[in-house]
Amino acid sequence: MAPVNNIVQINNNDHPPKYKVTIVGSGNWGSVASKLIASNTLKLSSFHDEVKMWVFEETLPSGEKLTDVINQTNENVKYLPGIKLGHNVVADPDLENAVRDANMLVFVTPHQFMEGICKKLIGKIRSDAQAISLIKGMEVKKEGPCMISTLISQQLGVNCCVLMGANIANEIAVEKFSEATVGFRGNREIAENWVQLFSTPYFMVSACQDVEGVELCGTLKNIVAIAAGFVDGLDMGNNTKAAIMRIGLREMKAFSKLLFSSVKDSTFFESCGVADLITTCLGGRNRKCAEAFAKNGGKRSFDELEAEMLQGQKLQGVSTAKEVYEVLKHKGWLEMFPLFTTVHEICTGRLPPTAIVEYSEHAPKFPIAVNSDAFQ
Ligand SMILES: NC(=O)c1ccc[n+]([C@@H]2O[C@H](COP(=O)([O-])OP(=O)(O)OC[C@H]3O[C@@H](n4cnc5c(N)ncnc54)[C@H](O)[C@@H]3O)[C@@H](O)[C@H]2O)c1
Ligand SMILES: O=P(O)(O)OC[C@H](O)CO
Repeated sequence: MAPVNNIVQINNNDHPPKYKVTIVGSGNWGSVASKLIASNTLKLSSFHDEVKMWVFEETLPSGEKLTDVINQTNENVKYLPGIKLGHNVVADPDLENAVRDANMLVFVTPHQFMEGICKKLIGKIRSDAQAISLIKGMEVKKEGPCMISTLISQQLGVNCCVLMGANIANEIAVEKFSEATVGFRGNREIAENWVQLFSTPYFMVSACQDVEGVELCGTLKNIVAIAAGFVDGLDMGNNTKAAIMRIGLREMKAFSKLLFSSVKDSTFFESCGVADLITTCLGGRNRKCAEAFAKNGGKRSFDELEAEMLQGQKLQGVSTAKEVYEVLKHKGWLEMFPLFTTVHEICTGRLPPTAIVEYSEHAPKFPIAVNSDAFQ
């Protein structure tokens, strides 16, 4: 494979230059990403075999450090038990050390930790590094919403693509077929390099020149998954759930286009769009915890349910609903997005879970009739 512009690769005189990959994050999806990447770096001559994986260090009930156990057993026993990551994956609890030599950085942590991680990495990464974010979420700042890839680009001064898709990590871990979408702007060659690094016969990746659209799909579907979980918890059946998914997709598209007029309709038909929405609403963690929340009539908090049901894994939908609500409120768009608005109001206890399908002055009025091009 030809070297990509802007990346000065580690070189010596005897061998062609190679890319060096570090994964920042080692949760459920981070571990599966390591497995995918590590299988490819062994096969592709343009990459160094070794893949570093930064681990947010923790002590296991056995008293051992998670990093030590990963390096001894080649398994992330906490976040992806039973799956070998590949002997060329090296876990490192030292963030600076983990990124020092890498010119391909893969970011895959729960979104709420990324601002702190970026601050620690300022001035610590190679000047020729490229980045990709697998993180589904956004930040809301005083100046307005900020996508995680933008946060990474701005804070670290790197180009940042995204990879999103219908990707429940545990299914990919056991090599069940799925697809994913790399979102990029500008240089297609860089995107193709990421596609090559992730693609396997059971993980089919394609590139799409719409970084904002791809990332917003991955981010916003988590709010719809919470709504789908409420419907499941209320035993409302498949028709209701399909209605929620349709209305949710419509709000995802409208919100994305109002934020970024460049977002393409076709992006919603990629794996990152409708396919991810479906899989998350059927089998994701957001759905599962929201189902339990509704079954308990909203009396047990999401924090409590997350800790009990996910054992250290993190939900993204509840905080994303809050972040999107802040944007909607600030822009005066609350009434245009009844599903997004209602999910947040249920999560915060202002409305009961049943409000997800009730017609009242506070709850969704479906189907919504909004006079905006974004809804066309
Ligand atoms: N799991 C999936 O099926 C899946 C699939 C596609 C995308 N994603 C997205 O990937 C991103 C990462 O998800 P995941 O499933 O790998 O993680 P996860 O939900 O398993 O999260 C736990 C991770 O957070 C780390 N962590 C805890 N406290 C931390 C702190 N203070 N600072 C830094 N890290 C801390 C833990 O060590 C662990 O690695 C999310 O945005 C998620 O939406 C997940
Ligand atoms: O388990 P969830 O709800 O975080 O969703 C996981 C992935 O995003 C599905 O693509």
